Amino acid sequence: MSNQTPKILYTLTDEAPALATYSLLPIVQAFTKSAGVQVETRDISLSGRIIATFSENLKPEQRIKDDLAELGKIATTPEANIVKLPNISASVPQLKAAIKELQSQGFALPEYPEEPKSEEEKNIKIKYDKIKGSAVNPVLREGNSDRRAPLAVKNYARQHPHSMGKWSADSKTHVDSMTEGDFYGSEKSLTTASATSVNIELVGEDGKKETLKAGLKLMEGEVVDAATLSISALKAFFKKAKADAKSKGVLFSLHLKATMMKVSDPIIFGHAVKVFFEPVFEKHGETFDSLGVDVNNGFGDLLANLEKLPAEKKADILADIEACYAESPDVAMVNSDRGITNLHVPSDVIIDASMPAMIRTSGQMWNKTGKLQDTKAVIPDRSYAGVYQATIDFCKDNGAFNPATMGSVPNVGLMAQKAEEYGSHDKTFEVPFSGTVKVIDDKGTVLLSHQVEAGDIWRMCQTKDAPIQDWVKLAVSRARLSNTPAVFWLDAQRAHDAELINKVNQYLPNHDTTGLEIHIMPPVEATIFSCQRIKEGKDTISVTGNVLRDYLTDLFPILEVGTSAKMLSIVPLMNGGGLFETGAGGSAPKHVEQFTEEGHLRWDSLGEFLALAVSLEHLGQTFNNPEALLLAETLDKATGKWLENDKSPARVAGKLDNRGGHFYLALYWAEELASQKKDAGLRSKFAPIAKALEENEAKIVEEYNSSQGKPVDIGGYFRPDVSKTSIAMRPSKTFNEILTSLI
Ligand SMILES: NC(=O)C1=CN([C@@H]2O[C@H](COP(=O)(O)OP(=O)(O)OC[C@H]3O[C@@H](n4cnc5c(N)ncnc54)[C@H](OP(=O)(O)O)[C@@H]3O)[C@@H](O)[C@H]2O)C=CC1
Ligand SMILES: O=C(O)CCC(=O)C(=O)O
Ligand SMILES: [Mg+2]
Repeated sequence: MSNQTPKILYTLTDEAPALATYSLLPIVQAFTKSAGVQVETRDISLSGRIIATFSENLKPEQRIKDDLAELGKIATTPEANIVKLPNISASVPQLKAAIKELQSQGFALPEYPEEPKSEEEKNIKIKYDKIKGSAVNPVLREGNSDRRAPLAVKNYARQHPHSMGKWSADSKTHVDSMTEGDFYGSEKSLTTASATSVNIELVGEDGKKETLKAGLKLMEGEVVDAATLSISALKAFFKKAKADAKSKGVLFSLHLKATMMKVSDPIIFGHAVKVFFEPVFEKHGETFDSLGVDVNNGFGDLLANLEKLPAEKKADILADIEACYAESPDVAMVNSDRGITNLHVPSDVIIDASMPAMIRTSGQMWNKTGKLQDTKAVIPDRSYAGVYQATIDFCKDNGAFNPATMGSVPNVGLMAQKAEEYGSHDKTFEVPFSGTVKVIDDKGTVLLSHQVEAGDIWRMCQTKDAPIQDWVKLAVSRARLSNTPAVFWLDAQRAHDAELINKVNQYLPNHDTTGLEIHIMPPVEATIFSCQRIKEGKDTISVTGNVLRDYLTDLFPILEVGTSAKMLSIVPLMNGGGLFETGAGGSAPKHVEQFTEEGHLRWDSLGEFLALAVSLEHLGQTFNNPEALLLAETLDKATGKWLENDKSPARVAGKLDNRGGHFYLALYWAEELASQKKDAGLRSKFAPIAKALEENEAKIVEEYNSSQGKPVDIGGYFRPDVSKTSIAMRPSKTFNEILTSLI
């Protein structure tokens, strides 16, 4: 491998991280090139994926290759070294908006056919549905996840504690979940004794049969589980939750993951909207049907469709909506100025980020007057909801956590090869008629079965054995390396978890665990155990499945360091490569809004700095390349200095933003390279750069800051214009010239 050219593949994504890349990448490429390391880009943005998928519809000069497919293949090779920035996992409204923008830019793309009629439309929908939702991460994640706050980040948070809302024992905030009829209550699970192929069949009460999926291959030792959610129980639950929110005087807020759980959660979202606005649907249901309203895309879809009606009819419906609001509990708002509620767009409130943000803000969310208020957090399924209730209870009993003294909860997450619920969407169905869903193996044995009613959601999840073994190994190695207790968050009462506990007990003895503190605890108990320890300033590794990996790597970082953007997020790929994710959060759409309105980008690229350093280190080790190792070491030191000197972007215009922050990283990195003793060539190359940057510091910062305070046109949201964006993101002529002198 060592005779190949060392290469890092840096992903081009969406929204705020994509904007930040316009400023950061030229710096990275200039620095790495001088040390013989190549950093290439791959476009995995939502717009890029749409263009690549529909290339045959487009003019030759508009076509681009399918970079995601290429990266997916590379991720299974030992040479893989990918820096992955957050990308949009598109809900249908986002997908449609992206298509519309691309069409306006001259791309002859087909519309998204929500209700396909012809074969051609069906095929188009299948292609778009592959782009929809979380379609990037599961392809690249050929390894398990290691997410933690590096010591320098933790120390920074201790010295500069972020604001943390107070908690009082009389807060009315709580989590509300179903008590029966949910996935948790219906889950069945088994581990396959040998490789097989299964069919998923629905058999009606009258013997009618429909094959939901045929020929699904299972490997030996796979944990397979199936569960169903009763829609009648769900609707009854929403109705009760709504009435309860009203009587308790708290906000009604719904927390789902409609992007990653792209089949089940939009359906659940749609039912919530229909139950909340029940009188409106009773009266106008037929009109909505004729307009093609689909509230699985949120209440916003209904409002948008009203535009098609004559003014009088529209006013009539709007009046009924107002009347419904008047007699309902207040709904948590996403944007109270614009009247956007928590029920408007399923991708606006995503549980991993939305629940911690609420907990950090005293358990409160915004009401329609823009004031904070206690909340009923509606999380229908019980599988993981208890973690949030336990955290809320802990804050009520103990007051808010103190970022200056609290410990840390790093995570080792089982996610390789589409593990668990997050890989289930191709095996999730809205049941077309009542009957029994059966999973039948190639010998005709019924492995799992559930009674279902029309409209219920049924899903099956897979977890392969090799990823489980790798996960146990990673947990032990993290516990050893950091000398920290590790807790497997598994509930023996839950069918799937019981299978995993067997595996954990089987594979732990393969490793030297002497002297390590390793526990297995159900999630609620593990939450209390970990919260108690972080309060005392102690660290505890959470070793979890895929969903809790996602939830906890926002929850604890947001409480500990203010945002999950500051996480080190490594995916040691199972075939030896490395996937380095930047931060543990998303693509921050609010930041783009601020940038285009005020010319200030508050995106914090710390996650990118951390990911790049470990990527360079991995490359240095894999290719035995001392220059890359030196780049990694000096970048790490520069990042430490960047934190110490507090060069994170400010939240308001006129002060240092993302771009100015990148200048400081370049300055400190150049200084480290100019003063190191290991490589004289690099020392002499970077000495004049460091000097020029030092001498021009005031001028450069002034050039950056004075570019702010006015609207910026970047020629597109999902596919901004490259040259306009590059000019907007690189406004310091002095800095650009110094950088050019390096190349
Ligand atoms: N790995 C991935 O690719 C992921 C992608 N996503 C996608 O991202 C989009 C938005 O998701 P959402 O749930 O709103 O979550 P985000 O993490 O994007 O945003 C939540 C908030 O976190 C803060 N934040 C996040 N990252 C940074 C950063 N680097 N610097 C400063 N602040 C930051 C911002 O808060 P503020 O500035 O107000 O303090 C932001 O508004 C969706 O399309 C979703 O599918 C979501 C999670 C992971
Ligand atoms: O892929 C996605 O949609 C979100 C991923 C995510 O939230 C995470 O990994 O933390
Ligand atoms: Mg997440």
